Amino acid sequence: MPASYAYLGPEGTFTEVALRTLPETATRELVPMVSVPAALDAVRGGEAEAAFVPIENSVEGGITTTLDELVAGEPLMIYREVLLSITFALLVRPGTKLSEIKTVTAHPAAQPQVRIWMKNNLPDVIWESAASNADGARLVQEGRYDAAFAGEFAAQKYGLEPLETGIHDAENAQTRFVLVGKPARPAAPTGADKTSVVVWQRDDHPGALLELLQEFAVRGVNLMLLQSRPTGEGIGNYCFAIDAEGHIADRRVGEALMGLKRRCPQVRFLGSYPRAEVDAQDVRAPGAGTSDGEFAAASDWLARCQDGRF
Ligand SMILES: O=C(O)C(=O)Cc1ccccc1
Repeated sequence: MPASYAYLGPEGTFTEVALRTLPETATRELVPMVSVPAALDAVRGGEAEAAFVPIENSVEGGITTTLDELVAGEPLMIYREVLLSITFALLVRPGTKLSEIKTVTAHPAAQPQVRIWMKNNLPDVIWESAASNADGARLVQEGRYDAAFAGEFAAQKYGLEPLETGIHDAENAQTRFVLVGKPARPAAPTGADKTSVVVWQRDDHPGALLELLQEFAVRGVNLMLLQSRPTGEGIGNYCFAIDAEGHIADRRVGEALMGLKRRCPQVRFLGSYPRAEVDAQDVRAPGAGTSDGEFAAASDWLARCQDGRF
């Protein structure tokens, strides 16, 4: 297996900064790709061991290209997640003044994070989307646009200067990135893990979503993300991406997933991996009847009843 990680490039993306926080990158070749699908296809095609891509931000929610890629096509699995706090710099070619900026570019996920700042400081500029924030910086270097929102660290790489730094409409804006590889045995539980799945509903009926959610609720599994995505099969047809607290090796999570599997025509397991938040811990305390020990004790009791040994 090639020891390389593909990531959303070019060099100088927030994705690259987040990726370099993983200790194993010291021994991997990091290969910038032009898009999220290209990075994931490098894994599917066996050219890269894993791909590192943005998946969610705290301002606007899911990065739909990434979710849609994980929902469809050859199955992939999330191995790790990384959270990065994000503020933007407005990068320009040296000497450009704020009043001279007519066009600005960045990744589409950047726009909701700088909208208010733009309204107040660049009310009449034209926004164009770039493949990534660093790609936007590269396009400014080439003279295609006047300015780019990107990480301040991208300025030097593309011969630009930051006209303004620390731009963020929302305090504590964070982006979540995931390391994705081919399906494999998930890493052992750490005690603060997350499990990602995508579920498709059997049919359209009242309470259908509630039935899915109950599989988690009755087993005391806290949910961390619920996002509907169109299946592409007509208006009203959705699948749901769900992140749940816990590991597939935890009894309560395993049983919730089995409940989904019994109810739904398709369930795609996307992985169990350590949660990136500092001080992450499960919301549900032991003693609520949902720990592995309590599940095991209940199974023993059932077996004894079935055996007439109660
Ligand atoms: O990594 C980047 O630079 C990207 O283009 C993705 C992105 C977009 C918005 C915030 C963080 C990461």
